[in-house]
Amino acid sequence: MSETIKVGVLGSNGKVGQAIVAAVSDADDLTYTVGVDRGDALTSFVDAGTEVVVDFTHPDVVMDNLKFLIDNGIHAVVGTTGFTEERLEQVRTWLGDQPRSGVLIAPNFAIGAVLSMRFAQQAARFYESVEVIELHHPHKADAPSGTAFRTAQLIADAREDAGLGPSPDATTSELEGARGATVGGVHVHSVRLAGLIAHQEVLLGTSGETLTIRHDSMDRASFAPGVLLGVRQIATRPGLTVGLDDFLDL
Ligand SMILES: NC(=O)C1=CN([C@@H]2O[C@H](COP(=O)(O)OP(=O)(O)OC[C@H]3O[C@@H](n4cnc5c(N)ncnc54)[C@H](OP(=O)(O)O)[C@@H]3O)[C@@H](O)[C@H]2O)C=CC1
Ligand SMILES: O=C(O)C1=N[C@H](C(=O)O)C[C@H](O)C1
Repeated sequence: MSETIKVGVLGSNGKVGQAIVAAVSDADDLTYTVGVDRGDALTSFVDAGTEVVVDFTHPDVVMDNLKFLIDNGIHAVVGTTGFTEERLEQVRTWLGDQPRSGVLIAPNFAIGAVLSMRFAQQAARFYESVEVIELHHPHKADAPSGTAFRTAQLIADAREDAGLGPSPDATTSELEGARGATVGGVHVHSVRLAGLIAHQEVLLGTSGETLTIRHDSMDRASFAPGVLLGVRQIATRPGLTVGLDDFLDL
């Protein structure tokens, strides 16, 4: 019998955590060790011989979780949002020059969401105007979403590389928030609505045409294939990887 990868889940009682526990348990090449949720001891991952931990918890607790995993040489696949550049730098520092473990942090593990970010990045230089609208369930803690934040950053960088200035906008008077938040100068609008899961539109426009790049997660199972891909490859990629693109050879 071949060896399986021993996988634990942080936030195992949560909405996404439950979908990941089910996916790991169903996979023949993975063994589900233990789930840890609020109030449980992180040491149970070590006690169970866990090799890879998947984290879908909360931006307020994910850094402490990562410190523990890195200190204990456990690989981490992280979907929890809230990663600023400062946080990523802290993770790199914890990993050090010769990292024992791999850490993958991705704002979205749905394959279509990863592709749509890439498509938006590619399209950005061709359009005068761009805005991002993300739409989520009303239980979401952070706005804008991690995906929208990263999408806007990628678009802003592509526009800068192409020598494009800000999108045209004649607004001189506005109710606070009416034009959304800005990330790298790109306007991002957040909708919270019962019935939704996770959705995003990137609207691009120029003279006489618009392009809309839309992705919809209608079920949290959509995050599982990307997470399992990360789980299977993370041991071969020591250090920090941000985004699933490299794992998909994009
Ligand atoms: N990258 C991606 O593809 C995706 C990322 N996400 C992100 O994942 C995160 C979780 O989302 P979601 O599942 O919807 O959220 P939930 O609130 O449904 O789940 C989070 C779980 O983590 C638990 N938790 C809180 N604190 C701790 C702790 N210190 N240790 C262990 N568990 C803890 C929560 O417990 P309690 O309820 O008691 O607080 C809850 O059970 C969010 O940041 C979200 O944005 C979501 C979907 C996809
Ligand atoms: O909280 C969610 O639900 C989601 N969070 C991630 C984000 O903030 O981008 C990924 C996905 O949008 C679902």
